[in-house]
Amino acid sequence: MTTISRVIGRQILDSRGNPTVEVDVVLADGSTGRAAVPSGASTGANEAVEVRDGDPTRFHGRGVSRAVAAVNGAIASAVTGLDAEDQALVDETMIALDGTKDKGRLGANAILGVSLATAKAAALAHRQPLYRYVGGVGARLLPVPMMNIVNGGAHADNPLDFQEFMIAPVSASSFADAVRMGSEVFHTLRRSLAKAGHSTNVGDEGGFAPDFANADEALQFVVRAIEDSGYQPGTDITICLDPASSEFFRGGAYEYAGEGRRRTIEEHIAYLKDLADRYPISSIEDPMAQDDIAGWEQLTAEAGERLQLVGDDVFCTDADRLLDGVEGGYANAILVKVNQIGTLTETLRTVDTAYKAGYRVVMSHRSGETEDTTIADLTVAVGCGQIKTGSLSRSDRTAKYNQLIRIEEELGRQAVYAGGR
Ligand SMILES: O=C(O)[C@@H](CO)OP(=O)(O)O
Ligand SMILES: [Mg+2]
Repeated sequence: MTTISRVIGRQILDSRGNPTVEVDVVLADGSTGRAAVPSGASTGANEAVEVRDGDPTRFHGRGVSRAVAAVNGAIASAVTGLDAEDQALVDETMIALDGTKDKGRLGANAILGVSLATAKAAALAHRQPLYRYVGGVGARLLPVPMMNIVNGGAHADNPLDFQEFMIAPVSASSFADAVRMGSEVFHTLRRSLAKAGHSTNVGDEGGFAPDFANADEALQFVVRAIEDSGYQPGTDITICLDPASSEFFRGGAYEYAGEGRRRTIEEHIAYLKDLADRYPISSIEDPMAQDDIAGWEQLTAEAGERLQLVGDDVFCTDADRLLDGVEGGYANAILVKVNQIGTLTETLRTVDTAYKAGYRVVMSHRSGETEDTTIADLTVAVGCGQIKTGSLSRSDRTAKYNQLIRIEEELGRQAVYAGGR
């Protein structure tokens, strides 16, 4: 009854107004799984490749009709008749059909859509929520959300060199409570920005995008918003950063264009450590660029004991790249983005590899998202305890928070909130 009988791909829009792939996988019993594919702006150099149509400056050029055609053609022919329960077989069939290392022939966007829709259809056929189908009865850990409240870098048109400033409500009593705390801080920040004459417009991930001159100014506003909301920075709510450093690493140094200055690798490391000394920062993602492995090693040696150092661009959700990090002793956590690697099976392998190496895992959205909430379920399925999925103000982001609220309610007394661990 869980045999795949139809696969339907279509082009829809993502949160930036760009075309993206959506897939329906229909099983013999009629169960239909639907998944929409996200898309990044600050992409890692070694990510699986999304296939787009020709000219990138035109809407039709940014289109995904070729990827959709791959779903409806070659992929549909190859996976129809397979059992949706055989997730690894479905995924491996698509990987073999594509035949490239980066999924660039059929497109990681085509393959991921089918992969996730297959899992969702199988879950439905078993009358199970996705988090339980993938994670089993042990799946009951609700993540601490890293909520993005200030955007910069590639996600906003302001001078801020760092891409993301996030808050993590670690002292919340539940996930729903964490959302309430985050929302309070978000609105408090809005008021204080307006009062200071700053713009309250938001960036791609829904965080505010005022013309802050540097990270210090952003951090001061964030700390004050936490305090003014009645919380203790560092105890109730910690701060997480994603400078997305690969975006401004040029010629062997860090080019802070917004600040109008250049920092050597040494100076960049010293600056990050100084920020972590002066503000209640618990986690920094991509503190160093994907090509600056020596910098990664140095920072991990100097600050890895006290800070979570999350590898995004440097690992690209790839288990083998992660193993390079484990061997080289850099980073102590990995950001997991399903579209960086392109199938559910490979995503689960990466998570497993991280756990075995003692690396923490943060499940993550992309800056281009849709209303799809698959990553909310996957976060609970793998029990990684942390999710990064944007601000509290855009429905492409709140969709994930809202799904986690529903999962927590459904789990009832079994639910465990990961804060304070
Ligand atoms: O750098 C990141 O971590 C992501 C998500 O926040 O951004 P993008 O999807 O643009 O790569
Ligand atoms: Mg990142």
